[in-house]
Amino acid sequence: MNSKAIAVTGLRKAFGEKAVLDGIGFEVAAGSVFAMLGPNGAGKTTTVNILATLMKADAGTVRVAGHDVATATRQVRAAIGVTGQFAAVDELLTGRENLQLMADLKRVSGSQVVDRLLERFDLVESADKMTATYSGGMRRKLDLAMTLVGNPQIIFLDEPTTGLDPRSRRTMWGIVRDLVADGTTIFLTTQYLEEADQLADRVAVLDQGRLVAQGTPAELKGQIPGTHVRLRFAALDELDTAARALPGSTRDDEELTLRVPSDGDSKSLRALLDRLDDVMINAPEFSVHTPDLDDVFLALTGHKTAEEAMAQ
Ligand SMILES: Nc1ncnc2c1ncn2[C@@H]1O[C@H](COP(=O)(O)OP(=O)(O)OP(=O)(O)O)[C@@H](O)[C@H]1O
Repeated sequence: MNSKAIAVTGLRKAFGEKAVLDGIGFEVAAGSVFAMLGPNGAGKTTTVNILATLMKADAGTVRVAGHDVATATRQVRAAIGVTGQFAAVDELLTGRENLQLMADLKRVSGSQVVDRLLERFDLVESADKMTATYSGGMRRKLDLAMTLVGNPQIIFLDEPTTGLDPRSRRTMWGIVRDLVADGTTIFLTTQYLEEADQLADRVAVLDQGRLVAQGTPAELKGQIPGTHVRLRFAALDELDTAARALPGSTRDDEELTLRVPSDGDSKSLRALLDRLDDVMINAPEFSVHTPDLDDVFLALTGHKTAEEAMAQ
């Protein structure tokens, strides 16, 4: 495989009159985590389905593991694993039987593979219980374990932690990090900004069928105004002097603070500190504030994420 695990250009898909994907393009480097971030109905599952050869695109090119999904379905399928929102777990089988079934389907021989996965996902104790008795978190783990049978190079995780409690979510994140450390490429979709921030090397924001932004989490945060330095002074005359020395800043006389717009990088911070030195002022408190992905989402799409709206 070349260094691009996934390459997509001009991808379009409509259901009837409704354009769900309106010409999107992106690339995913091998061995990295790419997060597609978007609210309910943005088109995330549709994208996963097309990339995983489960659905045909109307237009555009999609290459996965170096193969065109339209013409080399078999080769693409051999290279990928897919974990969806609706788990492939059979409730009437035990965890072990589900894994063994997957191993048989993928023609992976030996019960060792199954044992190792049960151990890795901390499912040994429940291995011989019917999965109908599993919690949501256990089921997700089993589903992901089933995806890993046969060591796929590229894994699609469609909203892997939706509905999970914070602890199970962190366990999932740990598993994703381990997979990437082993060289696996991960394409994940999420509605959770924190998840994208925590896991992804690159993030693409999908809104109403279009990618409204792409970049590293830090780049996305840097795209919107809002990074600033907050300085607190010991006395009003010092605040006065500093405010004069730093044009464009906003002062709060009660708090004795000054808010200075900044790129937040070392060069601009040094320049700011030099200005304070020039006028011989010391700020006992100094902090850099970077907007989070919630701010980015709001700025890019004009509306809040479902997660944020729910929290209000
Ligand atoms: N097979 C289908 N037939 C008709 N419309 C569909 C079909 N699949 C998806 N859609 C519509 O396409 C839009 C995008 O759906 P998709 O499932 O890709 O969104 P999503 O971003 O994954 O959202 P969610 O988080 O709710 O799963 C939705 O409006 C959905 O109703």
